[in-house]
Amino acid sequence: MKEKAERPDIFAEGLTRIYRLGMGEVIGIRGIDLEIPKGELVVLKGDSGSGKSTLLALLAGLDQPTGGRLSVAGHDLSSASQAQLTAFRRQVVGMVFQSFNLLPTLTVIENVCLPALLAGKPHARTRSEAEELLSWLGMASRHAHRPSQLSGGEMQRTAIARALINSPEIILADEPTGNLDSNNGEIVMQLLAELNRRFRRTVIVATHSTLADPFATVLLRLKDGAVTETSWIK
Ligand SMILES: Nc1ncnc2c1ncn2[C@@H]1O[C@H](COP(=O)(O)OP(=O)(O)OP(=O)(O)O)[C@@H](O)[C@H]1O
Repeated sequence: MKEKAERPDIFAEGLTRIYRLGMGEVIGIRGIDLEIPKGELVVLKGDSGSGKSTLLALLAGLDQPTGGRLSVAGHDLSSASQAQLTAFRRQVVGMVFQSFNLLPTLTVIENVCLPALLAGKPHARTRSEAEELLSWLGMASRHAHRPSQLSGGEMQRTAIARALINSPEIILADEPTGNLDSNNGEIVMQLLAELNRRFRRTVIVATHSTLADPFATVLLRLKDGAVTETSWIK
């Protein structure tokens, strides 16, 4: 077990999300306890329906628990108001999805700048930070392209730049390599690992793929909404 000198970046106690459907209910996750220190790269595994996306949505402040406590980067999400959750999503977490979720009518650089402009950051500074991020991601020559003019790997690198534009403390990725060939999937995982190691960001990747495994510092396995394995790797 690792020394946990710092306050955990992610703290969950009895974390539960039950979906109510008509008269019935479906358990998304049930009674999860978690303590993840800052700077880990967590790979979240589990069969389809085991609760990975549900847990990520809670960590991202996209959804709220129906039971238990959750604190992410010092923000108590169990009792947050909608306005607090919106601010949390803009400032504290960056999200990367399997389907990229880029806006098709905007160019690459406009997609990257959008979350910063929505958060009220000045235009010129946002633009130069977006250019810097896109250069780091090998996308310097693609600023003016629209998503339909990009390869899958380029779309995901644009989505990573967009996730980073507000300097989030935590990066959450739901099947980030799911729509990519193994070469591009490897590149995306290497970028997420570099963010983790060089910039000490906490990164959580939910995936069925084994591409993420070599980069994991923590492996969490879910089954039927509960954690069945927590392995600290380095
Ligand atoms: N909005 C919802 N309404 C009702 N039930 C839901 C909802 N979202 C998820 N569930 C249920 O919660 C459980 C966990 O789903 P979740 O999407 O978190 O699994 P997952 O591990 O991400 O699966 P996959 O690997 O297929 O993406 C499943 O039984 C699912 O049917």
